[in-house]
Amino acid sequence: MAVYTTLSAAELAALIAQYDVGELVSAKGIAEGVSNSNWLIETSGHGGQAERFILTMYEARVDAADLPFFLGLLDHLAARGSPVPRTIHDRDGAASRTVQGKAVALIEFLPGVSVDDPSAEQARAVGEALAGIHIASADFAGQRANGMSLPQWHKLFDDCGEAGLRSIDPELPGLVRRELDFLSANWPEDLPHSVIHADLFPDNVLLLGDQVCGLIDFYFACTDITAYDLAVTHSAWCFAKDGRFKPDIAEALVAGYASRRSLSAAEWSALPLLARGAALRFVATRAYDWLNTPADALVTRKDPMDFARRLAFYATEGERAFPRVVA
Ligand SMILES: Nc1ncnc2c1ncn2[C@@H]1O[C@H](COP(=O)(O)OP(=O)(O)O)[C@@H](O)[C@H]1O
Ligand SMILES: N[C@@H](CCOP(=O)(O)O)C(=O)O
Repeated sequence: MAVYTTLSAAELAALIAQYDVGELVSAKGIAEGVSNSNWLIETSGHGGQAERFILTMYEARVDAADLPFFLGLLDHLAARGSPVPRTIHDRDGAASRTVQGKAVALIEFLPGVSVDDPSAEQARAVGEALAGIHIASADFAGQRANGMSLPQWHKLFDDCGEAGLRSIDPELPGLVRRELDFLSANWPEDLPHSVIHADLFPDNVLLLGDQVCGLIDFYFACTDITAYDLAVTHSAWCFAKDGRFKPDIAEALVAGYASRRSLSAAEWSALPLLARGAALRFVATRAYDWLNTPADALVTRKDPMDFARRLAFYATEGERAFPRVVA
């Protein structure tokens, strides 16, 4: 469940009145998501045609100073035909407003559902869509440093403490120490950079059949190694619930990506290492949240060990994880 802030009916109606979208008809809190509060908004729209929107309130993990980057990126990508939601600007032209001291934005509602057991065709479509946003963002002027890169992984694990990590799993402190050392010594400096989504998990992709209707939740988007985004997406899509690697999904995802944006030899070689980093990044935030989420919070904690096991897989079988497909 992710609605952290209560907005009264009067507050919601007053907020929606700031936009040229008709009157508020209903607002339902959305259970999915972890970071922000979201509501499905229905308005009377125009000409009797009801319209739906997503209202997002940015909570602690999103810095309001980054909103021009995130929201500007959505508008940039949508204008270039990428399947991302447009932002709705208010009557003064602003993409975000403030309610109860927190930033909010009204976002286009996109159809589609998130899948938890994707087919190869769906994985291929997701790979293509990911490459599409890398290409479409090439002329986006905004820049944002990755707020979840190596220095932050160190800090998150320091904050967890050795005893905290051990309370999650006795093997976790050793794995984290070894991987932090290895990745700090070997993280590549000279691969192509671009805007990346950095969190393209299945719950951030809306699909209808094999068609990607929406890539959402760009609130970790940043400027970083382009191939790292493929590694993040691979780590999120290519494993079964029981932890088993799914080679057919990996092959389709990577082939879809490479069909739209070709990977250099250096990028291909780096993918296993980048995936180790991607897996460690999600161990870091999940371990931190595991130890720090209040017991009464209405949020389902995510298991850090899922990604610890994926990390171990990439460390030993990285070549198998990224079959070199010919596009
Ligand atoms: N533009 C959109 N169109 C349709 N549904 C959306 C849209 N944005 C968000 N949602 C819904 O809201 C849920 C939570 O949004 P998300 O941005 O992932 O939140 P969080 O940042 O908290 O993870 C999504 O899983 C999806 O169901
Ligand atoms: N994808 C991350 C969690 C990030 O939360 P989100 O709700 O903002 O997508 C994970 O699975 O650890």
